[in-house]
Amino acid sequence: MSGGAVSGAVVPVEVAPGMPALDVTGPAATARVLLQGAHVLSWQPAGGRPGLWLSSATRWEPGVPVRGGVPVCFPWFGPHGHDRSAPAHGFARRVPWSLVGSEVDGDVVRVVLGLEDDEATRASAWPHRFSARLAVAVGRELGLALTVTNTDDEAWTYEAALHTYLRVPGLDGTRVLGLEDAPWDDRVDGGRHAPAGTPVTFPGQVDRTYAHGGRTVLDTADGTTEVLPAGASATVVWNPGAEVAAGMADVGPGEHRGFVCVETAAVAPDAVRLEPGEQHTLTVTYRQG
Ligand SMILES: O=P(O)(O)OC[C@H]1O[C@@H](O)[C@H](O)[C@@H](O)[C@@H]1O
Repeated sequence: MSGGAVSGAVVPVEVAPGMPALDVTGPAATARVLLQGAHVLSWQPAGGRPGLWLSSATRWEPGVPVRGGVPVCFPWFGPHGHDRSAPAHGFARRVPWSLVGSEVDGDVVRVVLGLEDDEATRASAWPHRFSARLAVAVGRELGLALTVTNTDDEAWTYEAALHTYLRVPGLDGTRVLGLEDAPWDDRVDGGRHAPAGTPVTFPGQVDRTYAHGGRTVLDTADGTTEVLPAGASATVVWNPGAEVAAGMADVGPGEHRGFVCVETAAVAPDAVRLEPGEQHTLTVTYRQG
């Protein structure tokens, strides 16, 4: 793997002032990855559909999370467990990552981004020493692998999620399959639910954490997307619905109908505990059909 950008296949661009990104072009797909948050903004396989949704109203400002693409939630998910002033979904999506290397491997272009603890993260609600790597494999399939290593001298736990906004042609008829046998925690009604036995549909706000770290399939009017995780304990399914979306400044009018988040997660009660020197990888692959 080259220590920088592979000539021609990985081209530095600026999405907005102070917001550098990498345009990745391979024989089988194109993608754009923002350095802030190691945030994949787009992916489209050759002959396929744009796989990811990106809000037209996102604020391109350093330190502000992007609405759409694949936010990397780390080292906690949702609100912090006890520090209510800590930013939702952790600090990783708000800070610049660095390009560790890239390579062309057959028809896949792989880019690896890295983040280490620094003074600011050590002063945060999660003060531990760590090293994180996000490997992005851009091909006919999109592969993401978040590897976190404990570089501290004591054990710690973390949560993580690959919070993917999958593009859909509309919410009517859109379903997520594969969660029929999984119980879930519901953030809309606050309840714990028994398995529904039916696919997930989107008649309104949906915000659920399913106890299922395996395969799911997003089924829409213009095709399917298989979601193939490894190292996960949960799948979060989220769409804000019309009312909540209308109050979100970074979602354009009606645009909530253009995505469903199917998030590959390792979250409480199955947060990952690492001893010094240990590492864990959370992986997901997306395959269009
Ligand atoms: O607005 P944020 O911080 O990007 O979070 C968006 C959503 O992310 C989802 O993962 C959560 O389940 C939702 O509760 C949350 O609203």
